[in-house]
Parts: sequence; structure tokens; C-alpha cells
Amino acid sequence: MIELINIRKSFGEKVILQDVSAKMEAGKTNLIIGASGSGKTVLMKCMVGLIKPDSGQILYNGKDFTAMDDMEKKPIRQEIGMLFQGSALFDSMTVEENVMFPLDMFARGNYKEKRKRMQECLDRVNLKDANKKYPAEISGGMKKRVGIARAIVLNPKYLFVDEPNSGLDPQTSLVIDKLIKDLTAEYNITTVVNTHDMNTVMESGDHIMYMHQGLKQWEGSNKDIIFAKDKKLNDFIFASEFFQDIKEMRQSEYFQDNKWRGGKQEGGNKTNS
Ligand SMILES: Nc1ncnc2c1ncn2[C@@H]1O[C@H](COP(=O)(O)OP(=O)(O)OP(=O)(O)O)[C@@H](O)[C@H]1O
Repeated sequence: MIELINIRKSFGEKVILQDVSAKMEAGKTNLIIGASGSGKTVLMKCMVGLIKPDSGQILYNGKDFTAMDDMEKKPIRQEIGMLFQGSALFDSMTVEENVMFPLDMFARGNYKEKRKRMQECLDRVNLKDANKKYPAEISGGMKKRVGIARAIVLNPKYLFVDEPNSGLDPQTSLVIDKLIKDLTAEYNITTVVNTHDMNTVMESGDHIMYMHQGLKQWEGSNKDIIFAKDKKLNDFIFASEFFQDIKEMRQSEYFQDNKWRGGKQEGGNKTNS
């Protein structure tokens, strides 16, 4: 589990994150959603140690990451897998070389064992007959699969994914979302995903945190979103009349089938109005 406690970050006069507190749970796909510029990427960079918060704490399984020096952070960094926007593959390396790279850099074991692990990961993301191809020769969805294989090759406890669906068609996006969700549950990973994608929110949002202008505005699950009363969240998620209608339809389905959770009518924990 990753716990954020009162994270603040400013660049010069500009306040980017204001007292953000949240928990990212193990075995769950924890989504951070919000408009462009709301601070999602800065928050993710704080979590992985690429940006130092001005104040607040980030706890990895209870250990204060923010208070550690670089040497102390190293074991936690080795448990982190990352998939950045655009997959960030090495263009001059083949698919298998891209996945071998973290193993060559950080893993123990001989060449044969490393190759076995590389192949296991490519098989797990269903990437067939692509080992010897270069990134320029494969589709966007395949690149994401390679990126995911590379991110999980060292058996991470924590997985950070920034905009997994950028540049993908809706169907391929769903496949990638399912893959991330399945891997998260299978290996009990604490996964954090930044996204704008409404399909991802509705399909994968075990735990969703909505950021608005550097504040945690709302948090809850994809089920809670159907009942959420927070106006800013609703304006963001159900921006069009079409989506407003869908929300109302889903609400009535839940009431009819008595599927709604624990008698709650207003989902999630509204934190700011
Ligand atoms: N290194 C930096 N120096 C100064 N300002 C920065 C820096 N990094 C981010 N910002 C600013 O912080 C704000 C939040 O940026 P961030 O990238 O976190 O937004 P976001 O919610 O991830 O947006 P998007 O969905 O478009 O990626 C923006 O106004 C951005 O310009």
C-alpha cells in the first residue's frame, strides 16, 4: 500500500498540489483522474521520487519514502515498475531487448534465466512473434504490451502507469486496461494509473481519486461514481447530455436490481465542494 499524507508542491508562486492525502491499495487499480493541469502527473512523479514534495509524507508499506536518502530509496525504487506515455521504448532495441534491459541492469541470474523471464512476460501480455521486431514495426497497442512486459519483468510491488490509452482506439484501450487490471490482481501489485479515459474509469476503477486544481476533490469506486453528487466531478465525468442520460439509466438499473452498495445513496467520499 502507498499512503500519501498532506502532499504539497508549488513551482515558484504556482501551487500545484494542496494537501493531498490518499491511500493506494495493493491488488487494486488505483486511478487518478482530473482535467489537464490538475496535478496528476506531478503527484505521480512525487510518488516515484522524480519530484520532491515541499511537505507531506509518502509511505510505502508504512516506510516514509520522503524522509529517505537516495541509498535508502534504492530498494523501494527496485520494486517500482513504470509505464510512461508513448510507452517510451528504446527505438534502437528489438522487443525482446527492450524487455531484457531491466533484467540486464538490475537482476541476478544467468543469461538463460533472464531470457526465460523475458519470454514469460512477453507471453503473459500475449505478444506473439514480435521478439525480433523493432518498436517502429509494431502497432501502438503492441508497444503498450511491450511497455507492460518491461514494467513487470522485475516483479514489481508497485506499478505506475501514465495515460495507458493515449493514442489507442477504444477497443485496444479496453484490452490494455484489462491486462493492467488482471496483472494487478494476479501479482497483488499496488497499481496507480493516471487517465482521462472514461472507459478505463468505468471498467477498471476499483479506487478512483478525482483531482481538481491540485486538490483531491472526490474519491470512491466506479460504482460510487454513478451516485456521486459532487458537481465538479459530474461536470468532468458526465460532461455531455448523453453521458448524463447514461448515468441516470445506470442509477435506475442499480436501484431496480438492488445492486447498489450497502444502502448508500451518495457514493464516494466527497472531500471538497
Ligand atoms: N517542472 C515543472 N515546473 C513548473 N511547472 C510545472 C512543472 N511540472 C508541471 N508543472 C505545472 O503543474 C501543473 C500540473 O501539471 P501536471 O502535468 O501534473 O498536470 P496533469 O493533471 O497531469 O495534466 P495532463 O492530464 O495534461 O497530463 C501544470 O500547470 C504544469 O504546467
